[in-house]
Amino acid sequence: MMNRFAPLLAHAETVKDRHILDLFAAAPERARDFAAEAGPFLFDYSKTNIDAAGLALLIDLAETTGVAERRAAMFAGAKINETENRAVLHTAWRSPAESILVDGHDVMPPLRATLARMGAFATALREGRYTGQGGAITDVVNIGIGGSDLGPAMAALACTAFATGPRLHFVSNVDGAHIHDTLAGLNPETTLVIVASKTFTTIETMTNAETARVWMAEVVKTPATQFAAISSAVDKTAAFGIPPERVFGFEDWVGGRYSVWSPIGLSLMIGIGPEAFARFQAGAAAMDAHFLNAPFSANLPVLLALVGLWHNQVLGHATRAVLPYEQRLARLPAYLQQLEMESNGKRVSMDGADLPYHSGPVVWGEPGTNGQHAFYQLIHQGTRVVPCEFIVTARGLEPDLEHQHLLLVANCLAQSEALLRGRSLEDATAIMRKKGLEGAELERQARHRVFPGNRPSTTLLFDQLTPETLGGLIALYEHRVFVEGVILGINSFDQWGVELGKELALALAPVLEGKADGAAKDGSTRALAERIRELRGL
Ligand SMILES: O=P(O)(O)OC[C@H]1O[C@H](O)[C@H](O)[C@@H](O)[C@@H]1O
Repeated sequence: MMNRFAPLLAHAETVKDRHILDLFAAAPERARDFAAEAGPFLFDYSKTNIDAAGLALLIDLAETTGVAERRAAMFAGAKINETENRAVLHTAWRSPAESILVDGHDVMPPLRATLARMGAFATALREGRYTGQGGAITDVVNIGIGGSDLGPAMAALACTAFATGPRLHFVSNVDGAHIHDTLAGLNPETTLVIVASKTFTTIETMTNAETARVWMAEVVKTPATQFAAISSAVDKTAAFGIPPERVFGFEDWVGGRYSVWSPIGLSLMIGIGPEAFARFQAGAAAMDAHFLNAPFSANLPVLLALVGLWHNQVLGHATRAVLPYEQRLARLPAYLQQLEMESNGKRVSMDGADLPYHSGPVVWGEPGTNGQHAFYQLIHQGTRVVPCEFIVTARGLEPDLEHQHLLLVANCLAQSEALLRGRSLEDATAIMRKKGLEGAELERQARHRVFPGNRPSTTLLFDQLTPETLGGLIALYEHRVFVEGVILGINSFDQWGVELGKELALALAPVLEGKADGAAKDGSTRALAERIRELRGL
């Protein structure tokens, strides 16, 4: 397979040592030219080493690798998830389209019916008409993992200021501590449990659901009435004992990590209400329209993808820090870890050939300003370059605390400025000289205070974090991952890499119980299993 990044790699060789600040000096309009807008979002990528020639090569890459064709195919319901022979239509769940055909069938009427049923259920529950044994539902526990947890959990936290319904809780880990600690504070008589699993076979979720059922059954006479299920395997939900009127189904053409728009978002809908949920979907639909219609040079998902590829595949920076200056986006990095790393963490191209370049980067991050007091040291002065994606809102949602939000925003801008500008040895020396140092000690101390600068970052700015802007933000990242995947030539919509560990875990449980022989295991696994058996008194 040809390395499609070859022209960019050659270009990068000629520019990689220059200072980004020089690009600003040479082109006073750079901040305007290397930025783009979509609805409420402004994406500034001027603090990168991309110049006009580099951008042209990047856009050329998007054009020659078939991004536009693949995009049209995705939205039209073609089976672009080729290793699972599935369409990729999470966009249908937020689409204003009258009809979308998959295998000749219009998927929109049943989808609209399910959304209406979700809305009716959420409203009845919020208004206290759908009750538990002890009266109105006060708490909703969503049991799910991966895409059946991260989306609604991240979005529920992000929409805290819009929460008008029962309290939401999320249990994901098979570690009994998670469900124990969550249920400990709840009254089973006024709790609704949502079992969220696309496949309804995921061991963590089924185990936690069973634990919740036992907990509920101790007090509630008909526990099934306080359970709802979300799945694309509705036959399995019936076997679990959840009646069809509280089962919300979706088709397998919605990937788990893309499913927050589908019934997997039910907990969020209960928390913020169907109208706010519709605004969340509308924000995403607006981003879909932008992604479909804007030219590549002004297309936010395309530009985010191109900047990502520039940093990872072209310049060789292996990680990407996502740094939201917005405390309620605290779970966004975790959400994006699944979205980006499960989608684009692949090693072969669509046709099965080894990739001649790296696939997706390691994505990580924490909200600012917290991260500043933890890991930014490495970002500023470490030996590796970490491209940073700052996400920041101009205004908070607490009118009395706007002075704090202003400080937050100032910190965000200060960080990207510091990364860009750095501090020279001369400046550091002058500072230390003022403190009275001289000679060899002056130089030694000054060197510790040098910031190399010339470190790339992007800033995504919008006004406020609302259900609409959250929807747009998530859709932006979904499409960015899609574009990166198309350019890399991989399938972003399967996740075979999670299977092996699941199989081995199932085989190891009986070994740990002493019911099966672990002789065939490697020495380390066998020794650890033996020690665990000892510690557990088995
Ligand atoms: O929704 P479920 O079928 O329970 O799947 C939950 C999660 O588990 C899997 O292992 C996948 O890696 C994820 O993509 C998925 O979101």
